[in-house]
Amino acid sequence: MSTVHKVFITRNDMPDVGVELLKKQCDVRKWEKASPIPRDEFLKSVAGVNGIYCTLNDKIDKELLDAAGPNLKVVGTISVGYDHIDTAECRTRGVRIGYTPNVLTDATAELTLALLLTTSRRLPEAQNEAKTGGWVSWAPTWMTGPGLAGSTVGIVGFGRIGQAVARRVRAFNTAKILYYNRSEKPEAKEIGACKVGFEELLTQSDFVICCAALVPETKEIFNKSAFEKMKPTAVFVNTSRGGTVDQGALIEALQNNTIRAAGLDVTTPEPLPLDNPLFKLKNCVVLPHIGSATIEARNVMSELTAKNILCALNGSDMPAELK
Ligand SMILES: O=CC(=O)O
Repeated sequence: MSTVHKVFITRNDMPDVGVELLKKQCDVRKWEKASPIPRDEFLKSVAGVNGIYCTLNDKIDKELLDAAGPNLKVVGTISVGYDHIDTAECRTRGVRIGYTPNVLTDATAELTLALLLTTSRRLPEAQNEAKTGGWVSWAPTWMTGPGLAGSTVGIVGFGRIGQAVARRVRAFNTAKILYYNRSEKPEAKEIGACKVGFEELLTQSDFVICCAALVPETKEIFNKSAFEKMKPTAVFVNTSRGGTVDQGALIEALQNNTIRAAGLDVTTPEPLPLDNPLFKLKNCVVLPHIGSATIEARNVMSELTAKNILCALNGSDMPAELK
């Protein structure tokens, strides 16, 4: 008789579609409270499981893998980013990793454009003025910000999401799209994007967008020196990971007008404490990490996560395995 695989899910609010798929074949347990699972509960809950269905908030490190034990076959994260997973440790133990590339590219690119325009055209500030009596009359220089048409946009990290952002940005009649990436991307030609060095991108761009995965080479790549190289009129947007930015340096750059403004969907830490200076700055828009948060993307992400886990448990090819 074949044994039923045990899978632990770290949240009680994962989209139903993936959870139902898993339930058909596995013994599914989940964290039942509305709040995120505390670390000590997470360590206890994974003992003896075969699969873990987690989010980007759940650290999968040596300690957690030890707590799960030798029956663990797969970790499926409902995210494209995997900087929360100790991939080397998983590999050593033969634990396969599933993630969700491709299916959230459009959603994240859409949010990146929304955040860019929200920041550059000062939408939160403008709405606040309208609601609180600051809207006295139409005024020629009031609430102005830089336009995308005719501008140079620099994209750091030119993978799936960076390219999807570039394709959308192009529709705004930008003059130039620059990208910085470890390797040359063949897609760039058709998109009309030009590969440059990091420094050149910083000095030339009116808008600097970070779409790079967080790896050792990109950790705090946006530091004091990077912000100082940017134009004083530059708008910086980050929809990748907070860890790509030296946040103290960014706060200073915004306070001193070293750059014009920043739009952040990701911060360090997350959630960002309410007393963080970024929340007090008029030239900063902070969103709560909602890049992939379309209804469609989240449903497909949950289905893909479940399929990744099921395939690994059945010893077959996973639709999206991190190699
Ligand atoms: O940030 C979101 C993701 O990695 O999916």
